Amino acid sequence: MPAFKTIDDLGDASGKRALVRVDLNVPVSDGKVSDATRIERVAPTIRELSQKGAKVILLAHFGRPKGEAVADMSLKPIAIAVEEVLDQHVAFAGDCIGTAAEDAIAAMNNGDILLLENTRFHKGEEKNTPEFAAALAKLGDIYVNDAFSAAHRAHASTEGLAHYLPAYAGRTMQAELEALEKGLGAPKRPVVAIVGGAKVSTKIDLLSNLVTRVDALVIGGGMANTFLAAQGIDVGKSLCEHDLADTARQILKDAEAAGCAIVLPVDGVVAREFKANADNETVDVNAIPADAMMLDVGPKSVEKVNEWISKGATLVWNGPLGAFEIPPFDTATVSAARHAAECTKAGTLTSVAGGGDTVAALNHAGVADDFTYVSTAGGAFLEWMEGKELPGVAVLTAA
Ligand SMILES: Nc1ncnc2c1ncn2[C@@H]1O[C@H](COP(=O)(O)OP(=O)(O)O)[C@@H](O)[C@H]1O
Ligand SMILES: O=C(OP(=O)(O)O)[C@H](O)COP(=O)(O)O
Repeated sequence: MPAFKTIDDLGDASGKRALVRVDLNVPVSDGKVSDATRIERVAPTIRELSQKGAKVILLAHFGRPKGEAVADMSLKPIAIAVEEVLDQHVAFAGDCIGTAAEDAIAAMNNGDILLLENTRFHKGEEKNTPEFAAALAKLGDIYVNDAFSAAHRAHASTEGLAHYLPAYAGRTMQAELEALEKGLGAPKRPVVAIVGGAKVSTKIDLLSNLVTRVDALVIGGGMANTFLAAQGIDVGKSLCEHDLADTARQILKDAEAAGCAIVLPVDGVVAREFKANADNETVDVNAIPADAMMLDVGPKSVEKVNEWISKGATLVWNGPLGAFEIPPFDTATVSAARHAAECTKAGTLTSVAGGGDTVAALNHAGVADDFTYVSTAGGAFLEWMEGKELPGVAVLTAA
């Protein structure tokens, strides 16, 4: 476990302005939060600081607005969901720096909670510029990082701030690291990893290291389409990052060299529209129609995935196998999740899964409580698994 200061080291927090980095990058459907797990996980830190009389100022990102204020990536609707989870009023400020933030903070009483607008609306956040970090730091007396799931990003609010203010780990940051160490510190082999989802470009690079640490890598979701395309398969209009073909081919070579089995889909469920109950058909991956998208892996592929889950002693999973939010494209993810839950309950598998959407998928399958551990983190958890230093954790350790 890294040695860092925690809320226990805060001393008297009464009246202190606490800048608390949380991960509110939660799944949203029709403008409403569809899975509040990430909010529930940071609630203890927020409550504890509020009860200690701190002015709790929440910093968070939502989506990838690339340094511009984008209306549908505002955190304003999320403030309502945070309020519901906490059962306590949460004020909102329309900017995370400058007058809007300063005025809202000036109006706070001890114990109040305020959420500031999306930090990624400013270019300085992802670039981690000293100017932006200083503009944030000006708003607080102390910095608490409870966003383990964003700790793989060296951004101003996840890393830079710790250079300006006394820095502490929040309760979830502590708990995640403890739980991952306990579940995966010395994983029992064979270790099977499942990586799916949509964030192909930000996750593909870590696969080359992951294949040296696991015995089998099951690839699903948009990630699988990218690997299939790299092998010359026509994936039609599927979510696919064609420019990553060379990277994908290199990972396949790295896996072979490391003796890691790669499990790619052999069939898929395709549709022409990305919507619930869209007309769909199951096809071999070599027969994906040019005008269709593969939105889920097919039944033969799920059978293979479940065989690997049965063979595994440890399972690490980030990223759903398909577009699980829209039935029937949730079928493979639900089947694999339920099978992993059964193996865990039978005592043959240690199962650790993480990621904003992966947690939502496990909840959708009704099995989140049956996994050994469910992390709020996806990319951060995989990087931790690789043995990489997470900038958001390292800076707390240094502090
Ligand atoms: N074949 C697919 N086509 C399009 N989207 C997909 C596909 N498979 C998975 N997805 C999408 O991937 C998203 C989750 O990916 P990601 O953000 O990487 O996972 P996590 O949040 O768990 O880390 C979901 O919204 C899901 O709909
Ligand atoms: O949702 C997140 O990560 P995840 O999809 O890996 O679980 C985090 O909020 C990080 O978001 P980012 O991948 O846009 O930096």
